[in-house]
Amino acid sequence: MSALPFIRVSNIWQQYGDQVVLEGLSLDIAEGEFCTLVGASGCGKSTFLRLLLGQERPSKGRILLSGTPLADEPDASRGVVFQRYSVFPHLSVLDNVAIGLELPRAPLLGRLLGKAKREAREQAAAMLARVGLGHALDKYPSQLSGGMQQRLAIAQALIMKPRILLLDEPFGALDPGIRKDMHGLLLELWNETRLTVFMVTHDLSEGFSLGTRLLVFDKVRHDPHAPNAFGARITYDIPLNSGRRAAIELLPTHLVDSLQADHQGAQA
Ligand SMILES: Nc1ncnc2c1ncn2[C@@H]1O[C@H](COP(=O)(O)OP(=O)(O)OP(=O)(O)O)[C@@H](O)[C@H]1O
Repeated sequence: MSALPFIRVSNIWQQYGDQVVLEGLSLDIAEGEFCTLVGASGCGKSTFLRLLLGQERPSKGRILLSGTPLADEPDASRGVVFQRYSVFPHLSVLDNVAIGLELPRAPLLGRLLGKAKREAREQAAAMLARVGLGHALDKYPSQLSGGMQQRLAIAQALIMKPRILLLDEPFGALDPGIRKDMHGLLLELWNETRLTVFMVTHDLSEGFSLGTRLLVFDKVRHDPHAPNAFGARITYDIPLNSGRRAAIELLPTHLVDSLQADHQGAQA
């Protein structure tokens, strides 16, 4: 019998009331893959991330992590970064990262004391230096640029040493130059940690250039009399080795055009 994959998504359906959002998603993901997720706005990409995070349970089907059903609640094996509002505004940069180490170890007091506290803060400071925020430990998120806030959010997720990193349009609100810097940082961190990454993006070229695998979400069945009756499926699952990255021409023109129009709409 062959070994189970790191993640197995097995015939997932997700429905809210009478609205089917995802239908019949099945895929196997090896540890260390970097999956980029693209698709029209509202087709269920963030929903899929929430299912992987364990924030929601699918209406049907199941997700196995190393052969075991996903825990009902998010846990430290999965880190998450959103487009905005991932960090705590009332905590300093250092505390934003240190708190992840402190809370689980001191659930009653909420804070560690003495040596344990010093060690947690040293680890947090080292992680912040790694993402380029070593000079900003005492600042508050409102004093940081958008790019710096996303560096902080990434540090906050990585300090917990997750095996899976979920990124929901993490660079969607950033200027192109800053996005490029963030791409470089993310690829460096991924190379160092060999995390399994799932990243939603509206930017098709970002999806092609960062990922090792591009997943396209699309609704293939439509009923004009019942617009909610059908959900999205994964219609393309394209492996992107280094030679095939940026190979947008593999996709049909109408799909590229509609995704790019969506991306431009989102940026306007
Ligand atoms: N908790 C919920 N209850 C009801 N409907 C929901 C819920 N979560 C998502 N939806 C609906 O599911 C659909 C898919 O939403 P989702 O945010 O996953 O799409 P998306 O592809 O990530 O969109 P975008 O690219 O615009 O971020 C939307 O119609 C949304 O309104």
